[in-house]
Amino acid sequence: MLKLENITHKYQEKSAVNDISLEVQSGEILAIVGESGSGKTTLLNIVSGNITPESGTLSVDNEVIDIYFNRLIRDLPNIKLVPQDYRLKPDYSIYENIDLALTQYTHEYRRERVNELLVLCGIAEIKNKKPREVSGGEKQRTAIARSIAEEPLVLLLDEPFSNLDSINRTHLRSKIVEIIRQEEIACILVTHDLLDAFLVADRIAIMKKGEILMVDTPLNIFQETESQYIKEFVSSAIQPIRDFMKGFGKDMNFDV
Ligand SMILES: Nc1ncnc2c1ncn2[C@@H]1O[C@H](COP(=O)(O)OP(=O)(O)OP(=O)(O)O)[C@@H](O)[C@H]1O
Repeated sequence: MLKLENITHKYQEKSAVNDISLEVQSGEILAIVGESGSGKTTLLNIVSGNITPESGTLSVDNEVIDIYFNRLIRDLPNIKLVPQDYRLKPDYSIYENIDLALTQYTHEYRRERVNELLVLCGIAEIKNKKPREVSGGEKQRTAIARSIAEEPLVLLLDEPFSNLDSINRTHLRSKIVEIIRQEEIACILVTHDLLDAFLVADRIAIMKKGEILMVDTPLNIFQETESQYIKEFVSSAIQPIRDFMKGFGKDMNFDV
């Protein structure tokens, strides 16, 4: 389980993340949404170790992680970030890109784990291709496979659906859920798309001006009646969600 307590960060005296506390269980997906500049990326960078916050604590499975240590390699144990641009090695195959994450293990274990990840992430058929020869969704799934190779306890996904067409998007959504459940990872996913958040997340956190306004299940978020800001914020996604669910023969009636 990932736990953030009272995380605060400022850029030149300007508050970007203000006293945020959150918990994400193993096997759970928490989507963070919010308007541009609300602090989503800053929060993700703090949890991944790329930004040292001003204050607050971060723990994984009840063990406090030292996020204040001035390290050369900004990589926290057990926490992996999948960057928006995938950062795959262009001259290596999909198989080799994943295998690179496991160089300190035995050949036998590497082969076994990479093959398991290729199947789990739905990329076994393209294992011999180079990143330039595969789709954006396949690149994203390769980047996820590489990030979870060493069985981290926490996975951070930064806008995983951006630049994907609707078929790749739909496939990736279900794959992410399958991967997170099977590997029992606590997952934070940042997205600007509320339809993706609604369909993939167990809970959604809405950020505004560095603070979390509400954390709840997607249905409760979309049925929120007290906060005018949240009602307006989610309103644009209600029709796309209805349309999407109708495609599966389900009527979504939000009381908003
Ligand atoms: N390196 C930086 N230096 C100074 N201010 C920054 C820096 N990075 C972000 N900020 C500011 O901090 C606040 C939060 O930014 P952040 O990028 O975390 O928001 P965001 O929700 O991820 O936005 P977006 O959806 O546009 O990516 C904003 O006011 C932003 O202008």
